[in-house]
Amino acid sequence: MKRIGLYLFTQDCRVQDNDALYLLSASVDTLICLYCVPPQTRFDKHFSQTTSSQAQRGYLKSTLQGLQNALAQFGQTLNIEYGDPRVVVSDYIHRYEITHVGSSIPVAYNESRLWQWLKNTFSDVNFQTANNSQMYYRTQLPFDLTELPKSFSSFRKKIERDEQCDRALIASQQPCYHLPPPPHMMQFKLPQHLINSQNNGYYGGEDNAQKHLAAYFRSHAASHYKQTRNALHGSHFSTSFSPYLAHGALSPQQVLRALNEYESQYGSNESTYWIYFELLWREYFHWYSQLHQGALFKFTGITQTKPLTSFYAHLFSAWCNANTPEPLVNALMNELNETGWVSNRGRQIIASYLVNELKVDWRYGAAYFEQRLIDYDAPSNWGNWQYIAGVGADSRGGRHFNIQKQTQLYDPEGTYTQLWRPKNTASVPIDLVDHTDMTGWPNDQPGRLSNAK
Ligand SMILES: Cc1cc2nc3c(=O)[nH]c(=O)nc-3n(C[C@H](O)[C@H](O)[C@H](O)COP(=O)(O)OP(=O)(O)OC[C@H]3O[C@@H](n4cnc5c(N)ncnc54)[C@H](O)[C@@H]3O)c2cc1C
Repeated sequence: MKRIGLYLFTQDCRVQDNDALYLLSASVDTLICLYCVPPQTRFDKHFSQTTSSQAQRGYLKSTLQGLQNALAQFGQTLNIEYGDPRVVVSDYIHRYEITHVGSSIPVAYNESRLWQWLKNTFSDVNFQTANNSQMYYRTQLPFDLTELPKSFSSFRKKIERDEQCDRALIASQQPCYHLPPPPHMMQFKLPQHLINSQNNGYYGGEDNAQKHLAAYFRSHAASHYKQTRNALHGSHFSTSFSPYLAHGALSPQQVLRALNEYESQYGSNESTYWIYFELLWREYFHWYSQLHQGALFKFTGITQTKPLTSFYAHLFSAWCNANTPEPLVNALMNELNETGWVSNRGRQIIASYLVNELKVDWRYGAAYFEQRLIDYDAPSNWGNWQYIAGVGADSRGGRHFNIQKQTQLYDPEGTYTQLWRPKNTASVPIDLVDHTDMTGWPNDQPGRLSNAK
């Protein structure tokens, strides 16, 4: 019997260093490559009031085009389908008489549930996974996942003390030499809603990821990373690896390999180590998501504590529309809305502002980021929001950033605020915000605060 494989690309949009793709390729005679774009409707995701942004769609488009280019070099084609992944994958299994399905080990809650559902539904199909988006396999961890440390520091120390987790060991990479052909001619076609999407300064895809990785280390910025990483803008102040990592155009192992090579050539210091340190945060949140599953999206988080926040439509709308009384917050929100990316310090400031100053339920902020960020990664996003809201992995019970102090520290001349100042919005005093009429919510379209009475 002919073995027909279906590879489901998720957050691993690359051909090189893709263990799950190689595993499946070795087991089948022909191969179909699939990426499924879930349909976007308003109010369909968690607490979201919006749909995927133009910048986010544009970035996804370039990622998928990059994946298609990489696959084409091996005589393969990417099939892109728009729809509920359960329906799409089931349809492919029936239509092409699929015998084997492969994918990256699911890390986020919804992806895990999809995978489990497929396995339960198609018991006669062979399902295969491998680790494609994390640094470590579960069996490599120096503790059982149920004993994942409650704080990042203790997780990091355990990993760093363990010989099996040595970063020199996990950075090895296997090049791809061969992929089985598709069963018949297939055509690469972008879904309609992606065709007209514009990129806004950021381009995804495997080839761009490799070029960016090389350019970053060539710039020697890695030797100063710790001093510059908290900046709000500038060239190479942080690595900007996150959009590539989130879509899997780049693997954490590839980053570690480049980092190790850089250190062996130019020497290691606290800054080069700190890049690894930050990647460990990502790793931590990925295990955190696998352990806590649906609790990642709960108001009370993983600590079961209720934050003293609620949902105020107009405050939330002001925040989304970069129309709060704080110029720095507005500039950061404007950058997020325009480009889909904002620095780590910037994210901390706007998240803290929503939760601590506007007293809005953190989940609305997290859901808004989900629809805006070009580097959206469920574990990193919801894990960081929980951390700031005080319902996550922070023993200090949340983070409150003083906006004036942050402005003095990170934008003392107002250069960033000026650069990203939103056009056509006026700052509205907070007391006005608190007295707006919210009775029409959610049927009224969230408007700008300046229009509120
Ligand atoms: C409220 C909030 C939401 C966030 N949402 C996301 C998200 O959806 N996707 C995402 O990738 N990151 C998220 N982050 C983490 C962090 O802000 C970004 O990873 C970082 O800004 C990306 O820029 P960079 O690649 O230049 O990071 P660098 O500073 O160069 O760090 C290198 C890499 O380490 C990882 N990393 C760094 N900081 C963190 C962190 N705090 N948590 C997890 N991983 C980290 C990223 O993979 C990053 O690419 C969020 C942070 C906050 C405060």
